[in-house]
Parts: sequence; structure tokens; C-alpha cells
Amino acid sequence: MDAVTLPETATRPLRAALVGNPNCGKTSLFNQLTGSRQKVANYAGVTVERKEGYLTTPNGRAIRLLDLPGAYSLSATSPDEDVTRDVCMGHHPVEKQPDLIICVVSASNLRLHLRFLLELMQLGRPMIVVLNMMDEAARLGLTIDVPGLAAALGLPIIPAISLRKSGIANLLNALDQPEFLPPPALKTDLDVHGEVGKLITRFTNEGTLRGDRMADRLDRWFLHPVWGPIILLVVLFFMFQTVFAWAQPIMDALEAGIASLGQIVVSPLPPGLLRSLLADGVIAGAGTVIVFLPQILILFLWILTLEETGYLPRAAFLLDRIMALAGLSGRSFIPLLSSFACAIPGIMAARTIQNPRDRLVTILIAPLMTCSARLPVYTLLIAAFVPHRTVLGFLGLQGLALFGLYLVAIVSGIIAARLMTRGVASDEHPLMLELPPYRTPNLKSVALGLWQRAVMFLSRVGTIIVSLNVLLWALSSFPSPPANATGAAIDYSLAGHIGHFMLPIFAPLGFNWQICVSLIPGLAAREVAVSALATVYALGASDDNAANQLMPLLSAHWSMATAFALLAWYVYAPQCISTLAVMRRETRSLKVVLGAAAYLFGLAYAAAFLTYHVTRALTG
Ligand SMILES: Nc1nc2c(ncn2[C@@H]2O[C@H](COP(=O)(O)OP(=O)(O)OP(=O)(O)O)[C@@H](O)[C@H]2O)c(=O)[nH]1
Ligand SMILES: [Mg+2]
Repeated sequence: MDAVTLPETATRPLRAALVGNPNCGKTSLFNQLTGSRQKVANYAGVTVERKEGYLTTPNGRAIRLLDLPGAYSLSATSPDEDVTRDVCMGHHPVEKQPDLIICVVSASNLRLHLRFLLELMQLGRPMIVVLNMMDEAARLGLTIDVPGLAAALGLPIIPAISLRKSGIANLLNALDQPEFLPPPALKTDLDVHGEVGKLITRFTNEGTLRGDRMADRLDRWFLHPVWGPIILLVVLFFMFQTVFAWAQPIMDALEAGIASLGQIVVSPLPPGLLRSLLADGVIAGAGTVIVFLPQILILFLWILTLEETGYLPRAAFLLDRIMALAGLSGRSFIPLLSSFACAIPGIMAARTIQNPRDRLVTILIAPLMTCSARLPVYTLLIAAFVPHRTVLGFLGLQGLALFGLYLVAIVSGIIAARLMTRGVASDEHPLMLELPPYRTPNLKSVALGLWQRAVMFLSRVGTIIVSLNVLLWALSSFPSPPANATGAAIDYSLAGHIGHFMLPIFAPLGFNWQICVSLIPGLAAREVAVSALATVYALGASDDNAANQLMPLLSAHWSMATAFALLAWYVYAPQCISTLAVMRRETRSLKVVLGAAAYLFGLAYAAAFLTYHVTRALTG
């Protein structure tokens, strides 16, 4: 293979690709080099599709940089690793073979990562090696003779700490070279394992080290057969308690702020359509959802922190037995866990699963994992119907109820998976679950992640939620009631008619027509169910302030059985079109999507029906 020289690439950007084992810091490096903000986390399989970015070197060379999913080898078997293999080998349908491979290797895991490096060298493409995580190697007491290793491999090696931008300048200089030479040819029958062992003995002091003692000590607790699950439970429990306890004061303040803002905007207006549109459509819509921002951020604070610590794959390891009960392997854990933020990245993360059956089942149960868009619905109803008191002296009952909803969903997911796999064990490669090193979460990246979440949530409120709510307001305001009307105007509107039309289907679940109306826009975004209820009740009420008082209104108008039935509905119902669309894209099968929608709606109906009747029997 020839060297790639500047004249050849002068007319177009140089194509470079970041390739390496999972979790070695490729995306961190990509973000540093291109100024992007792709997701970074401390477990294998964060990046599951190729991402492109652009950068210019100090001497002005334009580079188109690809971030690729991590891979263990070029004989890949899972859909995310397929992308990496195809791009590296030049077999990708749209992506041309890169001019330059930037192979990222973790200094703290050389034994595994050098193996892939040697395999990549066999491609004969020009290559630069980034020896990342030098800080971690130093912490472990590992010293590496970098010039020696570079000379032995015949490749430039740049030590780096991509989190701290260290080594970036050297890498940029290396990318400014007039030409990139391919590595020296390796023997085709090279004993890769043996070769890596020799390199490590010759150029590092690994043999004299005692390993990561801190990690060993922590693992002894976290992976302990008895303490491990207890710690996991405590962690989860604490998470849900804080979602209520910490958020409440901020939520109260937000609610009061929104109410007074509403007064300032609305009160100068004369009664009429414009006033109603602003008060009942826009403010009721956006206001009722925005107050949930603190809770969502608290949940994400935990998710982001846990993602960075390296604890999650340990939890996956602990839950391996439970996953086996479901006929799945630990590999399904991370995709399922991601689904707690949102099912969409969760379903995409299922690309890291090799076994097609496991992948399909994981995708099918991902919507059962409670996504953050359900949180407003859950907490609104819990706050309205579950008493605000403690049990056993220290556990908040409301937090407990929330934890219960999550738990029910998880157990249902396990049962559903068990039925789908018929309990036949997975043959997913057990080795593929890699335990990453423990890391202290980086404050800056957690803060950045929270900021991104907040922006995402607020723009969702500002766009889809407000527009759906205005649409619903229009449907609930027109046609206007006849002159001799006796009931509320909304009863005569289109939305009123739709609600009443749907009522016979949902009445057995204890739903009233207002709930029926809110279910439809809730399909586009789950949170809209909350704002839709606010609008429908505000329009139906004579009180101007109704939009700000959804919670007391609900506790006055609904029975506990109805509220719990709606909660049960929301645990299961695929109330999200985007999730179904991503399922379709990832499985390329309409049949799967229709099947999933049918089973989830069926479950939702049955669960809500049961919950309604049982609660009614119990509460009289
Ligand atoms: N200590 C330390 N941590 C790092 C460094 N670079 C990245 N990390 C952390 O390593 C973890 C993995 O980083 P990513 O950039 O997501 O790794 P990746 O190679 O893209 O991973 P995949 O997409 O799963 O293949 C994250 O927790 C980062 O914060 C580094 O130089 N030092
Ligand atoms: Mg990545």
C-alpha cells in the first residue's frame, strides 16, 4: 500500500478515522479535536454508529475525522463493530476507506488493545497511534518506553490524556506531516498474542505491578454475591428518593414563578380567544411540563454520574443471573439501562449485541424501561394521589411509589423477555462484557451533560409540546358552543367529541373523556399528556387559575383507582411514535413494530383494567 501524500489530498480533506477497542477514549478525543459533543461514558459500546467531524491542523490541512464504534477485532460480529470493520477495510457502502487510521490505545489496558493494533497494522494502511489514558497508567504505576515501542512497531505513537487535552497539540502536529507511511508489513501468520506479550515485557514494567488495587477492593464489595445486590438496591432507592425530595423546593418555586408570569401576561387581556389561547393553551401547556425539569435533571445527574464511575457494567455483571432468567445475557443490560433516559438511544445501543435473537428481544422490551418522559406523568399523579409522608420513619412514600413503578416495569420486561426467548439461554459471548476501570466522574462533563439535557428538554417544551398543546386548545375551543349551551364550552368542541367517542373503549379502565383526549397528543410526546390535561381541565373550568392547579383539580375530580389505572397504562403503553419509528429503522421490519405496538398496548390495557378494578375494590 502506498503512502498517502499531501498532493493527493490537497483538493479534498484528508479522511482520518479513530479506531480502537471500546472505551479507550476515541469519542473524547474526537470531541477535543472537532469541538463536537458526542456522548462519552465509562463503559464499552457507547458509540454505535459512525460520526463525522471536521478540523484544520495548525498548518491548515483540512481533515474529515470519523469517530467509529469501538471494536475488539476486525472479525466483527455485532452490528456496531460491522461498521468499524467495513470502514477500515474499505467495504462500507457509503464511507470510503480512510486515508489515515488513528488507532487509539488505552495505556492502562495494553494487553487487550495492542492486539487490535497489530490486527489493524495488517491492513497496511497509514497509521498513527494515540496512547491515551496516560494518567491512568501513571496512577497504576505503569511506565511505558514510548520511543522504544514506537520504534519496534514502526509507527508514530503519541501519548495523550484526551480528557485534559494533553497530547492534542502533538497529535495535530503529527497530522501535519507531509506524508503518512504505512506500517512495516507483519508476518501473515503472526502469533498476535505472543507478540503482544513480548512487546509488553520489553517496553513496560507491567510484570512488576500488582494491578489496580483500588479497583480490586471496590469490586470485592460491588460484585459480592450478597453485598453487591444490596448496594445496587440502595443506590437505586436513593436515586428515586432524591428525585422527589431534592426537586420539591425548586419545583414549588418554578410553579409559583410560572403562575405569576401567567398573571402578568394574561390579566391585562380582555376575556376572549387570545386570553384563552395564552392562558389555557400556551401557559398551561408549557408551564405544567417545565416544572418537571428539576426532577428530570436530578435523574440525569445520577445517570451521568453512574455512567462515568464505571459502576454500570458491574451492575450488569451482578444482574447477569436475572438477565439469564430472561433468556438474555449481560450484554443487554446497557441498552436496557440507556432506555431509562429514552428508549431511542437504548434501542440503538442494542447494536452492540451480536446474537440476532437477543438483539431483537432487547429492542422489544426496551420501551418497557421507564424513560424520562414518563416522569412528569408519574410524579404528577403520585403527588396528587400518594400521601406525602414517610414510612418506617425515613422512607418517603412518594419516592417509594415511584421506585415501585420502575420496578414493576423492569419485572414486566424480564417476564416479557422470558416469554419471547422461551427461557432458552443466550449464547452471547460471555467474554464480551468488559469491566472498565473505576473513574471519578469528571465534573465538567457531568455539568455539560446536564446542560445538554436541560436544553433538549426546554426545546422540546418550546417546540413540540407547545405546538401540540395549542393544537389541542384549538380542537377544544372549536366549534364554539351553541347559544343555549348549558355545559362547559369544551363539551361541544371537536376534542370533546373525540373524547366522548373514545370513552367506551377506555371506560372499563376508569378513564374519563378528558384522559382519552390527552392520550392522543401524548403519543407524539409522553409529557404532553400532562399539559393536555391542564388545558382540557382549564377550558372546562370557570376558574381562571385552573391551569396552575392541575394537581388539586385531579385529586378532586379523579378517584384513586382512575389515577392508578392511568399510571399502569403509562408503564406499558407505547405512547411514543418516535420509539416505534426507531424500532422500525433498527429491525427493518414493519411486522416487528406492529407486533411490539400490539403487545405493549395489550399489556397496557390489561394492566390498567386490573389496577382500576383492584384499587376500586380495595378503596371501596
Ligand atoms: N482517566 C482518563 N479517562 C479518560 C481519558 N479519555 C477518556 N476517558 C474516559 O474514558 C471513558 C470512555 O471514553 P469514550 O470517549 O466514551 O470512549 P470510546 O473509545 O469512544 O468508547 P466506545 O464509544 O464505547 O468505543 C469515559 O469515561 C471518559 O471520560 C483519559 O485520557 N484519561
Ligand atoms: Mg465512543
